[in-house]
Order: sequence, then C-alpha cells, then structure tokens
Amino acid sequence: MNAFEIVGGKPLKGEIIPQGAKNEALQIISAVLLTPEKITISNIPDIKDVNKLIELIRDLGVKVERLSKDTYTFEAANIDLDFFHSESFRSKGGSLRGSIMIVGPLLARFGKAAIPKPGGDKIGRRRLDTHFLGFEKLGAKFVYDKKTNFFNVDASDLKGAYILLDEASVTGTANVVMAAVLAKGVTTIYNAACEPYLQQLCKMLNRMGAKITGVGSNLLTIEGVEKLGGTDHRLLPDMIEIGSFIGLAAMTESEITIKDVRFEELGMIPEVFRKLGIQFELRGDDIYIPSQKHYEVDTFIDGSIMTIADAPWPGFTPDLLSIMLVVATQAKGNVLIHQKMFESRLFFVDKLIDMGAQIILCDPHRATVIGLDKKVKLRGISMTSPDIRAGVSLLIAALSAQGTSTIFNIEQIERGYQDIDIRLRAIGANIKRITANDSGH
Ligand SMILES: CC(=O)N[C@H]1[C@@H](OP(=O)(O)OP(=O)(O)OC[C@H]2O[C@@H](n3ccc(=O)[nH]c3=O)[C@H](O)[C@@H]2O)O[C@H](CO)[C@@H](O)[C@@H]1O
Ligand SMILES: C=C(OP(=O)(O)O)C(=O)O
Repeated sequence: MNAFEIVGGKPLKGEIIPQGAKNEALQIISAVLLTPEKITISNIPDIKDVNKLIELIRDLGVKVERLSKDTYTFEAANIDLDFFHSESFRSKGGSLRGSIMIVGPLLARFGKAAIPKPGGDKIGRRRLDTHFLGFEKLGAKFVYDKKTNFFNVDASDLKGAYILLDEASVTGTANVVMAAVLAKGVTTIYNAACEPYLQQLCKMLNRMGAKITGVGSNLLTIEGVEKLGGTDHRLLPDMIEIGSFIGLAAMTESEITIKDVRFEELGMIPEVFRKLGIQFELRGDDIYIPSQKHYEVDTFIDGSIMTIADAPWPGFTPDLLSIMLVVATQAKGNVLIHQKMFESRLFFVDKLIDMGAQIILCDPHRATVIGLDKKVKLRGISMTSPDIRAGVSLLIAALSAQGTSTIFNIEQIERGYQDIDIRLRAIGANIKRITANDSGH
C-alpha cells in the first residue's frame, strides 16, 4: 500500500498548471460510444478513474489511440455487446462511479446496456434513480438484479418525452441527455443539472450533430437526430483542482500562480474563497495568490456567522466543501460548513481535530469551524484518506502542519489528482511516496 509522508510547515512558491477536469472527462469519454466516427479528446488527465474508463470502453471494442500524454482518439465502430456478460466487465465497471455513463450512449445506439452497481467514494447514499427513471420516460425497461448487482436496460425504440428529473443529478443528466440525442422526437429535460461538465458535454454533442438547446440552464430541449459524427474536444481545466490549490496556498502561506484557469467557467468558486478572506488576483487567465499570514472570514450583512453550503450548479460545488473546511481551520473567525448533498462527507474532521483543529461536528451534514488564525499550528499525524476530496484536504492540512504526517490510502487521492506529489514537490513541498504496511488511523 502506498502512502505519502509529508513534512509540513514550509511555504511553497511557484506556478502550477491544473489538469483537465476529471468529471468532464468521464462524461466526454462515455459520449464517444454514440458514434462510429473518430473523436479526438485533449487535456485528458492521467488519473486512475479516467484510465479505468478508457480501459473499459477499449474492452467494449472502442479503438483507442494515444496521440500524446493527454490526447487520445476514440473510434467506436465495432462494439462487442457480449462483453457485458464477462467477469472483467463486472469488476472494471463496478470500480468507478463514472462508468454508469456508458449506459445512456449504449442504449441510444444499440438499444440495450448493462452495468454493475458502480463504485466511487463512500460519502453517503448515492442513488441512481434519476438515471433509470429518465431512461424509463424515454421508453426503456430496466431491471436491477440484486443477486449479481447488475442494472440491465433495454429499449429497441427510444422516444422523446417530457422528463422532470427526480433531482438535478450531474451524471444522471448526462446519461439521459446521451440517451435522448438519438431518440425519436423531442425530449425536454427539466430540473437538469448544468455544471460546466454538462455544458461541455452538450456543446460537444452539438458539434457531433445533436440538437440541444438550453445549454447552461436547467431546461434542456433535445431534438433527436438519426446519427452523430466525429469531432474534436478539449477538456476544461479541473475546477476542483483549481479550488484545491487556492486552499493549499492560503493554508501554507504560499505564493502560487495557478495557470490558465478559464476563470469565466469557475462560477462562484473564487467568491467563496474570498468569503474566507483569501486574497488573489486575476492576471490574464491565471490566478495569482500572494503569501498571506492571515485571512479573516466575512460575516453575512446582518452580522451573523458565515455559512458555506453546497448546491447544484450554479451553486457551490460539494466537491470543494472539504477543502473549505480545512482552510477555515486557520482563518480568523468562525464558519458553519453545511454539506447538504452528501451524508457522510464530513466524518474526516476527526483527523483534523487530532491535528489540533477546533471543529464541532454538529451532525452528519454540518460542522462549525472555529478558526485558529494561525495562533496554533496544526500538528502532523498519521491518517487514512476516506475519500478523494477529504484526502486532498488532509494533504493540505499536512503541508501546513508542524512535523511529519503520513497519509495512507492515497489511491483515493490519486483517482482524481494527477502526479500530485511530483507537482507539489516542484513548488517546494516536502512530500514523498512511501510503501507502508500500516493503515494509519
Ligand atoms: C463522476 C462525477 O461527475 N461525480 C460528481 C457527480 O456525482 P453524481 O452525479 O453521482 O452526483 P449527483 O449529482 O447524482 O448527486 C450528488 C448528491 O447530491 C444529492 N443531490 C443532488 C441533486 C440535488 O438537487 N439535491 C441533492 O441533494 C444526491 O442525492 C447525491 O447524494 O456530481 C456530484 C455532485 O456535484 C459530485 O460530488 C461528484 O464529484
Ligand atoms: C465524489 C467525487 O467523485 P465520484 O463521483 O467519482 O465518486 C469527486 O470527484 O469529488
């Protein structure tokens, strides 16, 4: 088992380039199944989840060519639908959340699909009703086989329909959109999620010949077409990585420039960091964060305690709340972190408390953070990363802490952050990869 050993307390300095967006990559790579023609995708991050999905579609018969480190071509001309019944599909398909998004395109193009119950982080219940209720509205029949944990979906003839989504699910919306683009007639999806990942997907599908309007809103209208063709697509920089680096700079008093962030696509993320008192400047399309000894949390206009809560886009993404929480531990002032969307994503705070942070976990969704204003530094400990974002938050905490920390289960971090140890070392971090038998606390 690999672990990171980190000696903290040292400011970092330099430039860092964000990787391509993980969650966009998972949608865009699934969409290649919609056409037999060639699709070229660039800025693909070299991370576990994305590589697993590429392997999965390759096993399904997609011809995959790697043109450079981050650019691939995909050609889904010959798909082997028998692969659904293989043991390999069961283990690979079940190992990542994003694999669920191959169902929509396969259903649209071949009239059937199957997928084992997907994996992903253990951050609370992660239901898939939105996906399957949406497919059913388009005329599909689905059966969940409890014994094998497989979802089987069949539809020889998908027909456009009015669909009020059960909730604004990110992967659910992507899946239903991909099923609807080749359905007969018009589909209207209301309560659609509209994260930049989805906007990028819809824009790519339109370049392939789809007819989607309302992109960026929660009301999408899709006029079904007979077939789709090839295109080129470049992934946006990963907004969650960008947010993680802003948090890292603030916690470690580092002067960091985050390159080419596509600022206009970051929604309210920069403003939420400003609410914690973190300063930064936009220089061209780079975010420059000066070294800051202190940052002071705002209050609301009426003087009440600052609350940072997640919501579907254009609200604040839940994937950055763990990072806001760790950054708040060294702010001047207090913050209520309210994780509304996931039930078990705040439990990692016990590790931060062990490191000396002052946090009251009010219930599974809410934590009050009493900022220490750097008067008391966190101290290094051994810990295990429970999920991808908690993992990076603990990494940030460790880099700011006095002494040595060890983070176990770094596979969680590495499913979403490319070469994170190498990139952090390049800006001065004391982090090394070790092989460890212990599993931490
Ligand atoms: C591979 C991928 O793209 N994963 C992302 C995707 O997961 P995913 O698409 O699985 O997440 P969903 O959008 O379906 O739902 C996330 C959670 O929020 C809850 N929910 C959702 C919508 C809503 O209006 N109200 C509500 O409470 C759901 O019940 C669930 O617990 O979106 C999540 C929410 O941004 C992100 O955390 C994940 O990183
Ligand atoms: C929860 C996340 O990923 P996944 O949906 O793949 O589990 C995440 O990226 O923060």
